[in-house]
Amino acid sequence: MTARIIDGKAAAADLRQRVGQVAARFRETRSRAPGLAVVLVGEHPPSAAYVRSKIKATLEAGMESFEHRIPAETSQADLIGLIDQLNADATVDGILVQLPLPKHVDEQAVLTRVDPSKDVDGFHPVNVGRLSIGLDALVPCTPLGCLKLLQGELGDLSGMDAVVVGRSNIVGKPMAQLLLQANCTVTVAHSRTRDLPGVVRRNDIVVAAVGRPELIRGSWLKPGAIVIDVGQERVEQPDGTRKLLGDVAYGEAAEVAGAITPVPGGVGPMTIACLLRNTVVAAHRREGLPDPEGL
Ligand SMILES: Nc1nc2c(c(=O)[nH]1)N[C@@H](CN(C=O)c1ccc(C(=O)N[C@@H](CCC(=O)O)C(=O)O)cc1)CN2
Ligand SMILES: [Mg+2]
Repeated sequence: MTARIIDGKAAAADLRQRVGQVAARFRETRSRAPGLAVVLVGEHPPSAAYVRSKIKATLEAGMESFEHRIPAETSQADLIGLIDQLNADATVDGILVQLPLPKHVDEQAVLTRVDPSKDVDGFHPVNVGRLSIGLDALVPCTPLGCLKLLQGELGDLSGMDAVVVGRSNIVGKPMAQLLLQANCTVTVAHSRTRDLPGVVRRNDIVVAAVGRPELIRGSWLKPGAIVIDVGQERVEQPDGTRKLLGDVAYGEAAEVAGAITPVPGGVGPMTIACLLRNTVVAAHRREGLPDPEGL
């Protein structure tokens, strides 16, 4: 079997275009654009690149972007002061604090300070709790993007067996919640799971989010499984070049899976598209408007 390649770039372009249409209607009726504030602390080069992409995508969708680049040495108190300022700013519908934060900053203290109605990353405990009990919530962008790719491939996920490999707060745990709400039977596997290959092999859907390059082998997969690879790590190759690798051994997996996301060009572009989606949804909710349809 040769797997279908799930084109995350195309799915993201489609979602971004639909967000752009919704943002245009919002601008007409509210006489302002939905606004997203992005906070980047320090100069971590990959983070700076992601923030650049987010700002570009925000502007391309017809939304307003507020950029806050602050030095790595900024104190936690000053960072929280900035969050308070953005919480109080009526032109800001979404606030995003790019992770990771410098070591001297307590990440939870900062994320918990963001007004839950502006928490477009879905990291605030209020949104985490709302997601877990099935209320409207702002949902973390990467797992939301994975769900959209799965639904695009499979339609209804009801009754499917799904394993999430990885239990991080920003991907693994919310991914498991989303799959549960889509009526999958969900297993969350992690570094202490016994017989990980056996667990993976029992599942129709595999979401790999462990951050260990090529951990998941083709031989572990159920033939025809749908594989979503969240991993991205630059790994030095024998010839000295650096290659971006996912958590799944792609070449092997593509011979067994029914469909698979590539790295790059799979989940990553959907993360940014879902951020725009969450921003326009937050703007509607904050204005007391019904959620936009079709996003
Ligand atoms: N506040 C947040 N911080 C972080 C998040 C997040 O969702 N919110 N996620 C990651 C980083 N991230 C977005 O912030 C992100 C990572 C990767 C991509 C992406 O499109 N990757 C490309 C490949 C890029 C490359 O070549 O290096 C792809 O997969 O095609 C987008 C967003 C951690 N921090
Ligand atoms: Mg983990």
